[in-house]
Amino acid sequence: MEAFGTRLHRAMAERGPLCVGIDPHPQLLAAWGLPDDVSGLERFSRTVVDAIADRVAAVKPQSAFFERFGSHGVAILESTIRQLKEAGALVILDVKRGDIGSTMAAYASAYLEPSSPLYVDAITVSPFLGVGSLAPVFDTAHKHGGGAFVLALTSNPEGPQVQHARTVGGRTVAQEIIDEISQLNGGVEPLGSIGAVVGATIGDTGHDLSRMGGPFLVPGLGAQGGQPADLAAVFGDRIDAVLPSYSREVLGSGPSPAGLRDATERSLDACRAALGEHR
Ligand SMILES: O=C(O)c1cc(=O)[nH]c(=O)n1[C@@H]1O[C@H](COP(=O)(O)O)[C@@H](O)[C@H]1O
Repeated sequence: MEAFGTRLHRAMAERGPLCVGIDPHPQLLAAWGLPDDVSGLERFSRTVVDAIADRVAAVKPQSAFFERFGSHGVAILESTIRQLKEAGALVILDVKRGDIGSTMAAYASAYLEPSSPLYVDAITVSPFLGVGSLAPVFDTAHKHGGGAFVLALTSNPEGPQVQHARTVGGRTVAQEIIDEISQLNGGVEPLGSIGAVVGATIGDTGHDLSRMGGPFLVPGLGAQGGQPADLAAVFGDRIDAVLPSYSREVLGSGPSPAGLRDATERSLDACRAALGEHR
């Protein structure tokens, strides 16, 4: 399989810089007139896939909302992943996994081995047990053309307490994470396969993102208050590597497929306007 970074770069060029999240919140199921059960989850996911999966670069199912329903919910996640791939969208599974040794290797195999029922193009991972503990994910991604997005500067207000803390070397934890990812990407063109999660809400924190080499998954837009116009201040000359991600902002326009498509187009237009001249 071609490297994830190469495939993402091409998908963003062809379909535009946008990822839509599938986050079937109980509140959204209710707003869509669906029951808060597996049948509601299935209808919700299928509706999103049918409406937009053939027009966006990437879709990011949030595993938690499927796991909520146990094995039946995970079965819906598996079929949603299959449908997304058939529609030509890259699938980034939001699982934020982070563990050590053989356990991390098991997570890598669960999501990034082609034989797994939950095999996806990329996953989100948490580096707070040490970036090095994620090596099984990086190795498996490298072997099979997969990718990973490492949490670095997250969109939530609690993030800076840990991520802005200084290490003994004087750099922030987030900067250490970003610098380690830069080394993993090692100057691969046009885009490395190991990305970072950097929220649209963080403002200009003074972190140096210039050598990252991989893509930035950027949540926090729309429902959390971030705007595409904020991206230039956060990403500077790496704005070409930004993959903006919206969940509720788009999903709140359902259940009508036309509503979902309109919201997707609006979000994409806003991102293109903010990022366009840099692509
Ligand atoms: O890894 C993520 O995707 C993520 C990182 C982060 O810093 N902030 C963040 O909101 N997310 C996820 O992105 C989605 C945001 O959803 P909305 O706020 O509805 O667009 C949720 O699934 C979050 O779990």
